[in-house]
Amino acid sequence: MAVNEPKKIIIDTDPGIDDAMAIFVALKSPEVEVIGLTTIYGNVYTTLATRNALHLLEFAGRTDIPVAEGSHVTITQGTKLRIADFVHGTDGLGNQNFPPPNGKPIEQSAAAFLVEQANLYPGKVTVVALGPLTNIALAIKLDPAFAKNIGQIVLLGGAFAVNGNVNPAAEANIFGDPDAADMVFTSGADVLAVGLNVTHQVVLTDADRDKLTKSNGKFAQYLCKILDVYFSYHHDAYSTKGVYLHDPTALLAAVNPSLLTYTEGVVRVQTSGITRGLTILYNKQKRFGEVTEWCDKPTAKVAVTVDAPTVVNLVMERLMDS
Ligand SMILES: O=c1[nH]c(=O)c2ncn([C@@H]3O[C@H](CO)[C@@H](O)[C@H]3O)c2[nH]1
Repeated sequence: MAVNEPKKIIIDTDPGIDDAMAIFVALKSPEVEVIGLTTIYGNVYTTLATRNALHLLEFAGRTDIPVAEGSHVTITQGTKLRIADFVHGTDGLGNQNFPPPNGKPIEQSAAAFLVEQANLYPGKVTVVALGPLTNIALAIKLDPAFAKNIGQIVLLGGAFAVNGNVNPAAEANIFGDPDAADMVFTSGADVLAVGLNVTHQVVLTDADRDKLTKSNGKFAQYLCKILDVYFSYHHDAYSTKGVYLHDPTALLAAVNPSLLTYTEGVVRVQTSGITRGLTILYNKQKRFGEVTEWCDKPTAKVAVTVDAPTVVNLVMERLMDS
């Protein structure tokens, strides 16, 4: 890669208030070039995720970026989806009832678009996955070379040795499609997981929100309108006076990996039972005397620490930039 050539990223997203923040931060990050958005259910159903993705790009004046619609069902074709609209509002964007976008998604499915771009720029595209991992798993199924051709998959997902946010076992994006997540983690692709163990340290406070309100940045102004619902959810659910910056942290891990530290090991996902969605990392500290479900599987990187003040500052700076 030539010096200073921006990293090509595709954001797989279910917007979502913190998704909107991550998308705006990406658009304001000269280190990366957003070459597409792909959509998925999670915070809202896929159809609404697509509408919101188009709307966010129109607001940003970036209708040059294609949106490819993703799966409406889980990788096992399950249609009973868990939708977290209680976190983001029924419209996914803070109950603002924005007008419908003018644009349309491209004809290609999200998985086909991911495969095409990975083949076009082998080893050069980073997928930043901010929702359940169905589209990424479908791309792996569609093209056995996808895991090798994709540069990196940076995903917001998992709760490594801490409680989840759906229940004590599971984080929402992994819980949304645990079978897809297990496929992605064991695919052999360069996977970097940013989980709740890290993102629960990255808090945007009331004081930060006041600064956003006072700034002239158009993204800051937009976000202040939609953030209320996200703040009240956090206040009720966690008794915090601030919100977790899950998706922006994962995005910034793709922009500047040195903001976090990582460990590496085999990650498996529980796909059934009361711990469905649990992510278990084998840290290689013990040689087990028997064959386990972690044996002979490719490894993934898992974030363990984060420079939270710098992440929050970067998010603020980029959103306030007008
Ligand atoms: O079901 C959810 N419960 C939450 O508390 C919550 N907080 C944020 N989110 C979204 O899911 C991912 C974090 O688990 C992020 O991508 C948020 O958009 C949540 N989803």
